[in-house]
Amino acid sequence: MLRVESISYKLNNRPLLKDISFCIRPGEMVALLGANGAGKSTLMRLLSGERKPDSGRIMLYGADIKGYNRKVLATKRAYLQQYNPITMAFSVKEIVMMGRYGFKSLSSAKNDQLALTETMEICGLTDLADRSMLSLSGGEQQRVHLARILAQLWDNKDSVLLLDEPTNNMDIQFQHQTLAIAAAMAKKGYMIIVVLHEVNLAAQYASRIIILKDGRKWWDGTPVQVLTPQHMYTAFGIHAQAYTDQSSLKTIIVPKEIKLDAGKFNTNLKTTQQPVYKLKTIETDELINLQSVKI
Ligand SMILES: Nc1ncnc2c1ncn2[C@@H]1O[C@H](COP(=O)(O)OP(=O)(O)OP(=O)(O)O)[C@@H](O)[C@H]1O
Repeated sequence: MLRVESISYKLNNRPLLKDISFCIRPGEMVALLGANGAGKSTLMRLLSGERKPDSGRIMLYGADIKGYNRKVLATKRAYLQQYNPITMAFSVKEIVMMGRYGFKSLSSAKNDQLALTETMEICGLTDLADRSMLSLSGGEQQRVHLARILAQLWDNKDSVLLLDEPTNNMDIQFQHQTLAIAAAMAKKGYMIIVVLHEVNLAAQYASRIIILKDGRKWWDGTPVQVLTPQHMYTAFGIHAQAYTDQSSLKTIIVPKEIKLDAGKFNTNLKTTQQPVYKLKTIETDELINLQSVKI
């Protein structure tokens, strides 16, 4: 279990995270949502150990992560950062194998090879194994980094995967595949925390959603509890409708209208009021059957 106990964090005297507490059990996939600058990546950096909280504790399986041996911690926690620039011509399989380097002495060569082969296969990279990372597209590179952190924890389901915007640069097929992989890992017993911007992907795959606003945790619950029009307005400033897809019983958020600042776009818009871009309202029976998505 991962338990976050009242953590706060300041940078240059500016509070970025304030008194955040929550707990994740094995098998849960929690999506972290919030507007730009809400503090999602900062929270992930604290959970990953990249930064230390000013107050509060992060407990993993009953022990403060501060007290863990680094190699042991590498077998229990993996972190996919939002940006993973690669400037040297490593091959795809070399990058994925880097997921195993942190605890090399704790793992056999056979296990390392198995983790490499299986994670590359699940991320659709087998055919790209010998390609240079520098020759890959942004979405392909992101899949390699996903495989790298899956490889890190591949043989230890008592662990936590921290995924900060893992679907960056991915096309729709790989966005769904990535989150389906994360959900499948959760089903095996892993704890998953994933930062997402696309609320409907969060609704579809996460078992729980936490919304941050201005560095605080505002809501924490099931997608149905958290993704309401009122919360969408408070967290993101958008007017939206919430539907329940009748076949999957998943929530779907559809923006209704987007406010634009007229003056900054077109002086021909002669109005003293903010214009509103009306979006077509989608009827429930037009919605995609979300259950048909498989790994
Ligand atoms: N190194 C830094 N120096 C100054 N301010 C920072 C730094 N890192 C983060 N911040 C500020 O902290 C706040 C939270 O940033 P964070 O990256 O956690 O937000 P986020 O919710 O992940 O946003 P996004 O959705 O845009 O990725 C922002 O206002 C950001 O400008």
